Amino acid sequence: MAFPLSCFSMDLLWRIFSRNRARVNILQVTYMAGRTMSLTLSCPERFSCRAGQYVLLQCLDVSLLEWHPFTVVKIPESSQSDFFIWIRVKGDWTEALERLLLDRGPAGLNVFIDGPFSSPMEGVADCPVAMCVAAGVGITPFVALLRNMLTNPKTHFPGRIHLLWIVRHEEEITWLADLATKTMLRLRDSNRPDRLHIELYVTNTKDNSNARQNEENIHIVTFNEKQGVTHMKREFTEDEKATLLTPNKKRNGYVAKGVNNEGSNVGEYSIAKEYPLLGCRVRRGRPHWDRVFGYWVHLYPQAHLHLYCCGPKKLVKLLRNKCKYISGTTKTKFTFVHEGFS
Ligand SMILES: NC(=O)C1=CN([C@@H]2O[C@H](COP(=O)(O)OP(=O)(O)OC[C@H]3O[C@@H](n4cnc5c(N)ncnc54)[C@H](OP(=O)(O)O)[C@@H]3O)[C@@H](O)[C@H]2O)C=CC1
Repeated sequence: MAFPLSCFSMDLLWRIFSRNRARVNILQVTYMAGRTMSLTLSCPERFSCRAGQYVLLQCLDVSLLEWHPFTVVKIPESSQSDFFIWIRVKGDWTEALERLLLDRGPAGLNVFIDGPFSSPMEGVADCPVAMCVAAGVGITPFVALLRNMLTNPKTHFPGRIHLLWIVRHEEEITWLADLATKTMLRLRDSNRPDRLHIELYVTNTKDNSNARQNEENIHIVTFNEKQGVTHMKREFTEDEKATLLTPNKKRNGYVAKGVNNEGSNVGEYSIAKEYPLLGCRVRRGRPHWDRVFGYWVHLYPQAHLHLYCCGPKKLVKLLRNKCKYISGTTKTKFTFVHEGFS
């Protein structure tokens, strides 16, 4: 007991004294779709950061002890003195921060940052080919990479990025729509359109997926005086079976009318109207992973690929297992890399 406790205390002391803690100002707050905020923060002195790195953020007005990690989505260039982080409002700390920002305004808060810190996601920048899978706000480590591609369309590394992004609501794609469209056009104008492959998946609301799950497992319990309680499983009609087996087509028909957390009707917004270049890359439902991996194996039959993943734990576990399985059964080898802040 004494040994682990002293290790913990030494680690804590080391962290306190080696910290690069600095006070920063919140220069701007932008509210994005899906209850997510983009904070523009002033850079502390000698702050330099690479794509994929993250900082720890403390707001003394919310908590004196808590530090939370956020990936730097826009890294400061030599002439700039600010950087961006994106915060999805989910949980006590982020909700309290959102409330204080609305009540007091950004200037009224005492904010500190520590870092930047290295992250396994930095490896994407050195890959000849990188598979990047992001879910929701897990897109953050890849945003700075896109910016790098936009400013340096002809660099050799990263050579090519396959970016697959899963969001619940189509509006969330707007976080990245401008940047992604500009990057694709810039790469095209530089004769390197092959460097960026984007696939977008919109899964719609939880309410609907629950409803869908319930419909997939209908159990009927009846009470009969002679036999007591009987339990029956309802059989699907042929039409229902077809619907469940074609997730990207017919299922859409009955997932369209949910309500998102901002109260607007899901399915009304269409990214294709504003950003046609992205609109044609949108699919409905969760990715069909066998198809996705099958395509990658087909493209790179004997390669050693890196799959970078940022998203919920269940997705991370699923993809780690898929990488192991595919590496064991085909000539394409996958190394799985992930980063998760919970
Ligand atoms: N730098 C980093 O590494 C960062 C990582 N994160 C991590 O990213 C995660 C994302 O959070 P948040 O934005 O709230 O995500 P959401 O809960 O909004 O989920 C995003 C999307 O992922 C889909 N999804 C979830 N599980 C699976 C699965 N097993 N297979 C396929 N799709 C799946 C969801 O689909 P459905 O609607 O069907 O559930 C949804 O469309 C957090 O867990 C956080 O830890 C966040 C920020 C930065």
